[in-house]
Formats: sequence, C-alpha cells, structure tokens
Amino acid sequence: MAENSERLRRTMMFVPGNNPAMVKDAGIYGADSIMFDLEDSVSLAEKDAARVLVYESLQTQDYEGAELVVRVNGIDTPYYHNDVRAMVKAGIEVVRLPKVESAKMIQDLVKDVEAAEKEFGREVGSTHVMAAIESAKGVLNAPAIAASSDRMIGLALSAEDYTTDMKTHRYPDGAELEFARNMVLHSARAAGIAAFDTVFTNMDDTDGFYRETRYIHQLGFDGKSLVNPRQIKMVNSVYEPTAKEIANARNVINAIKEAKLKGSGVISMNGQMVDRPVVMRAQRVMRLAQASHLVDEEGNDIEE
Ligand SMILES: CC(=O)SCCNC(=O)CCNC(=O)[C@H](O)C(C)(C)COP(=O)(O)OP(=O)(O)OC[C@H]1O[C@@H](n2cnc3c(N)ncnc32)[C@H](O)[C@@H]1OP(=O)(O)O
Ligand SMILES: O=C([O-])CC(=O)C(=O)O
Ligand SMILES: [Mg+2]
Repeated sequence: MAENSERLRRTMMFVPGNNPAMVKDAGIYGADSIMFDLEDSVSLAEKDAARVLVYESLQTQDYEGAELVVRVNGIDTPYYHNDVRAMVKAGIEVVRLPKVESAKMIQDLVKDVEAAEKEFGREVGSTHVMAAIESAKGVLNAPAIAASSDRMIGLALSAEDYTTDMKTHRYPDGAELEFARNMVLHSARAAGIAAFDTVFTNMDDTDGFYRETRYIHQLGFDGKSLVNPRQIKMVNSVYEPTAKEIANARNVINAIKEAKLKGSGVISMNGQMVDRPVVMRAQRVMRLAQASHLVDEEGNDIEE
C-alpha cells in the first residue's frame, strides 16, 4: 500500500467502454489513470459488448504505464458479477464501484474480487478497489467506506448523481458540493487513501474548469475524474509546482538530510522550522515536479 498511497493520480479519465476507438487510443493522452467505464456511459443494450471490448483491449493494448481502472456496474445490477469476474481475469489494477453507500458494499466487492482472483489464478490481494460516493447516504458513511478494506486506494465524489440525490444541480460556485467535498476528502485522508474530485462536464467552459480545479487542488484533493483528454493538460498545469516551490522543496530535502547526519529530525531553515510534515510536503512537490518533467529522478532541474 505504501507505494500505492504515494502514486500520483492527478487525472483519472473516464473512457466509455463501448467505444472501440476511445478504448484503443486511451493511452496516448498521458492520463495518470485510465478508467474504462462499463456503467453510465454504456447503454443497457451494449453492456456485454463493452465488457468484451475492454477485456480484449486489456490483453492487447499498451496503455503506456497508466494505472488501469474499471468502473463496473453497481453491485445491485445484473451486470456487476460478470464485470468483476472479467476485469479481474484481465488483470485490472483497480475496480471502482459506483454508488457506494456503505462499508458493506465494499466488503462484498472485495469478497467477489478475491473469489475471482482465486478462480483465474491471479495473486490474491493484487486487485485494488475504490468507491464512488454519489448520494447523501454515501457522504454520511464516507469515513467507514474509506476505512472498509486494505484494498481501498481512494474515494471519488460523483457530483452528477449526488446533486440529483440532493434535489439540486451544479452551480458555478460549487457551494452545493462543499459539505460532500470536505467529507470525502477528510474520510480519505483519515484512512490514508486518495481523494478524487468529480467530473466537470461542460467542455467549452475552460475558465470554469480551471477555477474548479484550482479550488479542489487548494483543498487537497489528489486529482479529478475527467471526461475528456483536453482536460488532462489543464489539471496537470494546476498541479505543476512553480520554480520557487521546487527550489524550496529541494532546500528542505537537502537540509533535513544534513540534519539527520547530525542526528537531528528538526532544523531551522531561513528562520522557518523544518520537520517531518514540511519534508513530506517537499517530497510531494518533487514527485509532482518529476511528473511534470521539470526535474529528474535525483531532483535535478531538467533543462528545456
Ligand atoms: C456522470 C458520469 O457518469 S460521467 C462518466 C461517463 N461519461 C463518459 O465516460 C464520457 C466520456 N467522454 C466522452 O465520451 C467525450 O469526451 C464527449 C462525448 C464528452 C465529447 O466527445 P468529443 O466531442 O468527440 O470530444 P473531442 O472532440 O474533444 O475528442 C477529441 C479526441 O479525443 C477522443 N476522446 C474524447 N473523449 C475521450 C475519452 N473520454 N476517452 C478517450 N478518448 C476520448 C475522441 O475520440 C477524439 O479522438 P480523435 O481525435 O482521434 O477523433
Ligand atoms: O464519478 C463522477 O464524477 C461521474 C459520476 O458518475 C457522477 O458524477 O455521478
Ligand atoms: Mg454517477
């Protein structure tokens, strides 16, 4: 889990599972996580065809190192069991369960995932899971859902269904999502897993998209669920550290290395105390800088 909890997941892009061209090319856009969708972007008539398409593409396509996620159909649908079996058989890394309202739903998913791992000879425990929170009940149970299994890598807020459940809709200022965003984020952080903000569906409103992304970045979300490849660069630019932030992070990491050599875990740098949380923030800045190709693996600047 340690490697997994540190993995960068700024962008988790939905790819409709019934669209052969989109499924085939999904790896070329540079999303941190590609999320094949078998649920709401696929009509009932195409559920089986989509599952077969995604299964076959997972065997044959190169997704360029992106994390591979599938959104299966809801646990109370007739498609769910076949989705889970086929995706585990294909070696999917993460199963995202939609419309999660209780810890038990995740525990039931984990039992089904484990049965499929045994059935298809996959290593038991190798498939991770995550929960999409899409209702008032899900939000209120988010702390228990986040802590429901060692396999959990994250919680996602799904605002389209959530605002419907709340008898509202989405507004530009996002006030209707304030409570849910904070619940999802705090529940995820308390359980040590990732938090993903919801999709933004108006592709033409780039100003609105930037505003929302800056806001959720400020709150502390790991990233966002996306519906379109054009949104990837925009999210990455918001998460990209500035030259000043990188220089500061590098100084912090070097200073704490020196302090440790002298047997101390805390030092003062330019009048500011540097201790464990400051070092952890600095390490995250360096991981983000590396993902933005601004520094190499040693943390040195990459010249343009
Ligand atoms: C509430 C919910 O449940 S949201 C989650 C479910 N919804 C989805 O999964 C929808 C995913 N998104 C899409 O289907 C599309 O982006 C749409 C319908 C919103 C817009 O489609 P378009 O107008 O074709 O987008 P656009 O013109 O930007 O596409 C540019 C290229 O990116 C591809 N593309 C667009 N969206 C995606 C995607 N989500 N995944 C992979 N490829 C995509 C297009 O096929 C196109 O490829 P091409 O240049 O080779 O022809
Ligand atoms: O997970 C998401 O952001 C998309 C979704 O299903 C919703 O908003 O209801
Ligand atoms: Mg939904």
